[in-house]
Amino acid sequence: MKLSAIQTNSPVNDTNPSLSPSIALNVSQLSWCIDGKTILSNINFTLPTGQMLGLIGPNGAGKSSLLRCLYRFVRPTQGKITLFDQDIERLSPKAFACRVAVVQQDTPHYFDLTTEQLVSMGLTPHKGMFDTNSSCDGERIAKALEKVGLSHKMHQQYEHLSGGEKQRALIARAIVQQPQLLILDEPTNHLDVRYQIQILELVRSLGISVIASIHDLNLASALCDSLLLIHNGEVSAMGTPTEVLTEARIGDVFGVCAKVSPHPQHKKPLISYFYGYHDLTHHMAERGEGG
Ligand SMILES: Nc1ncnc2c1ncn2[C@@H]1O[C@H](COP(=O)(O)OP(=O)(O)OP(=O)(O)O)[C@@H](O)[C@H]1O
Repeated sequence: MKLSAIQTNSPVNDTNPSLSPSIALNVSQLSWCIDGKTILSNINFTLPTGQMLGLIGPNGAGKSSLLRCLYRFVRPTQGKITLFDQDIERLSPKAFACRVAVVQQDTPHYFDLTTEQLVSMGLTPHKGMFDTNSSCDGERIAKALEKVGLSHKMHQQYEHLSGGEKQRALIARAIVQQPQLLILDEPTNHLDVRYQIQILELVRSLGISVIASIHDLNLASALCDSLLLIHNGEVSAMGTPTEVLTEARIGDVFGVCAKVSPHPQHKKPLISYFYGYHDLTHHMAERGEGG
């Protein structure tokens, strides 16, 4: 399998391309409260067309909640989300599904489906009720499976794939969907280091607008055009990896000591972490410091 030989899929554009604005996604003054608790507060950002935005932040910061607002799983309490200048609330479910593909954090169960059938589900939004798959569709599915390195598993039951293989199959389904915006919630969760890099490079190469929550800051630094750092439900920083990933900010937000230096290959921030927190916490507790 050779993921380096990636072909770029042109995104579905059922609006006039000449009218396509340079901003794919605009989020303004978004807040989400539930059970009297504010989970997201006054989130503002834009995603330029064709760029990859990494959503970073500590556990419980609100990354998945923000993504759920973007893919309409939850409705924000306040604020507006537009996709190519269209309010996402106004799009029909079918129009929304043609434009936005989502790979969620927890791989859902799809009993009785082969990997190929699972990937073919990506075509559904583009089909009428009685449409069947054409040979062109078959080729598209085969190509997507090849891109994620799963051609040899196409006839295997999806449920019998490993966690990482399932993740890659779901990404193949999203590729087949040909969205304008791809939303990925921790896409590298189950992947070994090679596939972490290759899958994010693949996603980048699609040429579509992508927003992905990523825990690995070095991966986010290397592969994202820009980063949105969420902390306690608020935007803590937004900008290029170099602007966002400073030693002070990593210390403040993640509570770790880190050294940031230019990566030897791409010169974007490379973070080296320091260890010994258990001893430090223990020492502080003995001295009556800290919480
Ligand atoms: N439906 C819900 N009801 C109540 N609280 C919720 C709900 N969904 C999320 N939360 C709370 O919102 C906060 C943010 O959760 P979220 O899953 O968005 O964080 P996250 O940044 O994605 O975290 P992680 O990195 O651990 O996946 C958490 O405190 C969580 O308990």
